[in-house]
Amino acid sequence: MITIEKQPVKPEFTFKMFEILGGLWLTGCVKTAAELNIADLLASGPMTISKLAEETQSHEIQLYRVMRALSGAGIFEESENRTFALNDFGAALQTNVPGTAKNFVLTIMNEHFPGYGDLTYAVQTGKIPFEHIHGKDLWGFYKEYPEIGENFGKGMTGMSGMELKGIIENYDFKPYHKIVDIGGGNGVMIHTILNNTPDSFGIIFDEANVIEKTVKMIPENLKERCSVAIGSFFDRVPEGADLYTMKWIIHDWSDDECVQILKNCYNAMPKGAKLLIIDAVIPDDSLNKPHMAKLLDIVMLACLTGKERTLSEFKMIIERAGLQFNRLVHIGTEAKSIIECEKL
Ligand SMILES: C[S@@+](CC[C@H](N)C(=O)[O-])C[C@H]1O[C@@H](n2cnc3c(N)ncnc32)[C@H](O)[C@@H]1O
Repeated sequence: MITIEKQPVKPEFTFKMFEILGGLWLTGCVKTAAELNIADLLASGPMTISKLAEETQSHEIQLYRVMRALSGAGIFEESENRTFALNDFGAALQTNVPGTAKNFVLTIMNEHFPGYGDLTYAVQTGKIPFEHIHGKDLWGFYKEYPEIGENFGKGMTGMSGMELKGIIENYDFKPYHKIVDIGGGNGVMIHTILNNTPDSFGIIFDEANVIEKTVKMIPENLKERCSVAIGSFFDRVPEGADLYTMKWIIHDWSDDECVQILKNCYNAMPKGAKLLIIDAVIPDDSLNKPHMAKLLDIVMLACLTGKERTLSEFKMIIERAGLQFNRLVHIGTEAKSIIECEKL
């Protein structure tokens, strides 16, 4: 018989566990604020809780409890007479503003959410909780439910707000004439790049269900220099560009799938063309330290075949596809870095 020596539990660590669960409860409140468009309502000025309840057709006392929890965490601000105001943190939940987190919150808290309660399934079977729960893979799910897919696309566009400035400030796109953004979604990154490189042309490449929205979102001033292309990066990608970008693509896929995508890039690239993988990188020296990439990896574990990688893991798939790793460029956020590769 095995005798297990149990360690005493220190109360402060029981409390730390309680605090971690608090993150979940708070996220539930963030979801409600997003669903009820609280940030949009407060954008026109502070509101009493009774007015907010009337506007959202809610139960005043219950809504107050949610708003109190949120303002306690710095999201919105409560003044003495149960009046709430928008602040910078709460403003990140507004609808249809650049950089909004609202749609991504709804993605994580709706279709992704049950997967986070089913991680043991992933761990014990090596399979994907999202598929266990929904009966199909994530991309197939978004094709079957276009409205949910559209919200996911807006979520990606909004979250790009975290890094676009860092990408533009830390990488010189001016030398490139033709730029293809592979899996470019609604195109916000290519729009930003083109607005900073007056002589470049851009192509947003993605699947048909996404591109039908993307094409309508090309800003008037870029219509001459920005176009779209439809296809799967498992078949081919547009040929002949001098720069290819892939933001939040490689982390969605297993090593073998990534090598297939990267080989298709290799085949489309002229000699000397560059490819930028823009993804989170788990630092080698982060043992026992928190890092956003380690948490984002749990999204991959719950929903996709992919994973977050260390730089050596990226180098391995890059080399397997025949490309050369050039350099790692930090852009000022843990959520992303630029890995520059080249076809020699
Ligand atoms: C995580 S999103 C990233 C979108 C965008 N690059 C960004 O950073 O906001 C992944 C993108 O890959 C696209 N995608 C998925 N499978 C694809 C495929 N087989 N071929 C082309 N694009 C694909 C999705 O439609 C989606 O736009």
